[in-house]
Amino acid sequence: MTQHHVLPLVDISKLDSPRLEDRLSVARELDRACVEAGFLYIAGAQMDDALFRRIVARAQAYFALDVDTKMKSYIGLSENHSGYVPVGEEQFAAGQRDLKEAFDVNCDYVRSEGRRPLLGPNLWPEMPGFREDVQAYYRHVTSIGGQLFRAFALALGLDEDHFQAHLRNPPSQLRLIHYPFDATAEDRRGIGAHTDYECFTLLFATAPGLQIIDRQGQWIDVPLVEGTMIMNIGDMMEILSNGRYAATRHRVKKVREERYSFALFHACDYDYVVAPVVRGEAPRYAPLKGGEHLFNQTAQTFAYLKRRIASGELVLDGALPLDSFGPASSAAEPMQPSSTQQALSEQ
Ligand SMILES: O=C(O)CCC(=O)C(=O)O
Ligand SMILES: [Fe+2]
Repeated sequence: MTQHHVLPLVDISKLDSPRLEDRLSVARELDRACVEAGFLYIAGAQMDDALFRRIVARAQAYFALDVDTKMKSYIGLSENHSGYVPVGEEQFAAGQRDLKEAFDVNCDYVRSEGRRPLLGPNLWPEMPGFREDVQAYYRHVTSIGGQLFRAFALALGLDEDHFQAHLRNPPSQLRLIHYPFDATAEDRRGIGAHTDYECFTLLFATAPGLQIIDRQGQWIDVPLVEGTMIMNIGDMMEILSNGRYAATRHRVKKVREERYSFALFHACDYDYVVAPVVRGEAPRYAPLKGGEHLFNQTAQTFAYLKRRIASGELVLDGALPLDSFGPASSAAEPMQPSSTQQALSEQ
């Protein structure tokens, strides 16, 4: 049964069931929640609480290092867009500085053939145990994501394993995010409004702060619900579903408590052409190569990539504006910064 909090809650335990009827029942609930909100809570026996606790401890220890040490694994030094993201590196709107630092982990692709901008070896800090635990979390949440891809295939009327052939080395990224404590920062932004670029995101957070724009164009708080992850639709699933599911805009409001969050963005393989897969409907979206979309959007928000574009070292092909996806009501996000945001960006 779908339970209703601020968002629908779907229990995905039965995606593990050998009975197709059980898996279909979850797929139907997932479909309803994604049509209704594009954001939902998921609960399930699959989730390994011990791993969740370990990743929090690892993130706390990592972000407590001094900036010079963290900058040794600066994301701009990596081959695959992985590593440390200092405060201010990522900007969703000109002049607006997010109050967060992150550690990004990408698909650890060590082979040399078939390299793409986001596929290469990960950059890791020298911290015993960090890499092992972060990789364990990555594998764990990726396996839950694999079950969800199957559920989406069922929900969209496709063969259950429709996406599996396109999930070999996807540039799915895990972000460990730290929103530092600042007692005076109640109304400051933690992260600017955006949609996620991939198919869907699975997020685990240690404190509230996430806000989403609802279908009426209002920003609403998403409280934490014990034992759940938050899931949201990204740009690529909006395309795949031909707009049935919309990529919902969200942002993080700075709360007084220190906050850690762990977002795993589930993509298909870099070269997979993302196009509407729903049968019997005229396509409402132009196809795009998933990895290119991801890289193009990333390059528009990361300072080190913007510098390469400015110097002519990097040339983007077919990049869409950052606000290309989401329901029409997301236009309610002010294009001009609100007075609070203006004040923040001037600080
Ligand atoms: O920290 C959060 O709750 C959300 C982070 C997020 O939206 C993102 O990194 O795309
Ligand atoms: Fe996001």
